[in-house]
Amino acid sequence: MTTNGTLGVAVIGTGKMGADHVRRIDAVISGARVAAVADIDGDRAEALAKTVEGCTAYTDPAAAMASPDVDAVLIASPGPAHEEALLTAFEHDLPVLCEKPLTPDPESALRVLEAEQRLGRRRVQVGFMRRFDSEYMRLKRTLAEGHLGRPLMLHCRHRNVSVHPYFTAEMLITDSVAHEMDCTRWLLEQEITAVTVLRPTPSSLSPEQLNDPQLVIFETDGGALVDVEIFGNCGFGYQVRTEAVCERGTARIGDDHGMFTNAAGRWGGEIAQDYVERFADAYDREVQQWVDATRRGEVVGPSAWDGYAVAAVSRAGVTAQATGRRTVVEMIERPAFYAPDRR
Ligand SMILES: NC(=O)C1=CN([C@@H]2O[C@H](COP(=O)(O)OP(=O)(O)OC[C@H]3O[C@@H](n4cnc5c(N)ncnc54)[C@H](O)[C@@H]3O)[C@@H](O)[C@H]2O)C=CC1
Ligand SMILES: O=C1[C@@H](O)[C@H](O)[C@@H](O)[C@H](O)[C@H]1O
Repeated sequence: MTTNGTLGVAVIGTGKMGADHVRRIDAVISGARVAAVADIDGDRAEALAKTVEGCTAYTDPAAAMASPDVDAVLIASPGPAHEEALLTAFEHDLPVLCEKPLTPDPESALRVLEAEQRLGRRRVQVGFMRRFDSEYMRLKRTLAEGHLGRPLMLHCRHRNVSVHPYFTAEMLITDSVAHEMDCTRWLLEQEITAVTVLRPTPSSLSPEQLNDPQLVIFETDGGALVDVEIFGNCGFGYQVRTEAVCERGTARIGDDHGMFTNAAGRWGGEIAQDYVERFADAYDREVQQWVDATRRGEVVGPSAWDGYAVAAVSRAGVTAQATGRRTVVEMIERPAFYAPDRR
């Protein structure tokens, strides 16, 4: 860290999320600076580094992490690249904010858990940013207060205008529904035990490999049911909504809430077009809290265990999607190292 305690961050992956996090660290939050960026696409890394004073571009993430200017790492490369980046960060004993998914499959997630436990202290926060969204935080508080009674069901809707062209049907589960997996565990404080995936005849506008949209159903160990409409390419807006149906009432967040107009005999509003817009505040809060905690020498937020749990549920989801059958989630016991009250 510099003498004034500013955290030097290396951002790995300079695509859509990496670039947005670089802008955030550089211009929105306090206590950190982007010391390095790395991307296998050197031109992209160079172009982004030029927007930040004192930032060096690398094509090799390991070289960026070895820089003496780097105190912490933000991983924003695609999920399959996360394991290698995390293990490299551990070699340098660097704290990490790793975009979701921790890794796309439970085997690699387990290797990350084992490596972190060998370090003897937690280093990883996973980028499940909905936990930092004001609407989701309010829903969490409402459920915890208990006046609605026990949550019986969650109805979730997760629509994207479009997803990256490289997206596959599996990624609808491992990259998109991963958020509902984390929200279910966090909001209900229950584990997901089984997954079923149902598919209507795909939209004629769906890219062939996507089979879009799909309906994903979770069962939990507390007896709750969760349904998730995942629509990767709905074309008209980014909509993320969760409604909790409880014994004595319901609570819903994520109704589109931009400006509402009345004019010329019509009423209307606005729909966010992507997550960068819809969850801007959540990302700002997430990264600020990560920086603040890191500067205090602490790790807060969703842990590598939460990332592993989502990878385990994702495996069941991908199997359920491929077979059309209800699939039971297989998970290891939670190690004491990841006990909720231990940081
Ligand atoms: N929390 C959230 O709401 C969101 C999280 N994400 C997550 O952020 C990550 C990145 O997603 P996007 O920015 O949308 O992807 P993207 O495809 O726009 O960018 C990925 C970048 O990583 C680079 N890259 C690929 N392999 C690499 C490697 N081994 N080392 C370094 N760089 C590498 C690519 O060249 C590209 O520039 C993913 O894990 C994704 O799931 C993405 C969107 C929203
Ligand atoms: O994490 C995200 C993307 O990777 C994913 O592709 C989207 O479906 C999600 O809405 C977004 O939050």
